[in-house]
Amino acid sequence: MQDTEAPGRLIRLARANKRYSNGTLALRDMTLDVNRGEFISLLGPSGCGKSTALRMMAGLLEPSSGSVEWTAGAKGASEHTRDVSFVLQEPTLMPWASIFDNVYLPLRIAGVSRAKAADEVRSALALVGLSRFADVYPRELSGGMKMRASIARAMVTKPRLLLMDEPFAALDEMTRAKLNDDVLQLWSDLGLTVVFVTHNVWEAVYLSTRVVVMAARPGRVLEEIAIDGPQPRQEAFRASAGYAEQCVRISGALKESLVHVGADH
Ligand SMILES: Nc1ncnc2c1ncn2[C@@H]1O[C@H](COP(=O)(O)OP(=O)(O)OP(=O)(O)O)[C@@H](O)[C@H]1O
Repeated sequence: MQDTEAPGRLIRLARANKRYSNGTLALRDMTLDVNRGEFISLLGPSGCGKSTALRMMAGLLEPSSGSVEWTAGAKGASEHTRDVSFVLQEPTLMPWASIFDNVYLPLRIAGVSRAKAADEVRSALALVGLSRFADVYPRELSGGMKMRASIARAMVTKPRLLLMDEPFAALDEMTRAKLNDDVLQLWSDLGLTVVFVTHNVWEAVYLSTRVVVMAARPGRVLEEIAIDGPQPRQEAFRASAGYAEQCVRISGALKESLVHVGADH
């Protein structure tokens, strides 16, 4: 669909509903514009449709009604799937393959030869600080390093939109804080657009330009909150009064989301 009114917009969910075949209304009337260069977090309790929304943005799931539209450029809508990469909570690396071959996978699937892909794979590994680990196997890496490899695999196709579904939930706090900073660095260096799913208020406020607070049963958007903080983020932001105030405000919105549980799912 051609769209000249909003050149900054990358993707729009317009009154998107998703009812699964078992009758669960996973998402009700979700309207959300994702603009180029934003870092948006979807924050909410279990079952509020965060992953469903992400999968719809990735083109992996069709809405039951409403729409998911890419702002048209030179490409057709179906070609946009190449512009999207997904990072999941589990790094899902192939244990029998080297880190190089794991990161090469999306290019292999796209039909690029190993030799031709080598420079791209090495650049992606360099982006996440894993240049020295190309030849090792996943079992030799820590949890944080496996997640870095997973991010490198997502970045090797040079996506415009990076979708991250609770990527750091299983990591310890120190590793999580470090990876938060590294993702922010990638985001600003590469001019990426990121949609990030988390349960964690502090993580959402630290990372995001905008937080979308969602509620469950049925999954829906309760509130969108723009985050006010320095760019680039610095460790000092985590200790600032402004950060704490925004965390308190969003925690309050999240508590509301637990109160207003609907019955029509
Ligand atoms: N394939 C499916 N078939 C039926 N119901 C599903 C399916 N996938 C998700 N659901 C249900 O839809 C609702 C939303 O699920 P979704 O995974 O999108 O939520 P979420 O916010 O990502 O949850 P979590 O934080 O626990 O991952 C939940 O009630 C879930 O049980």
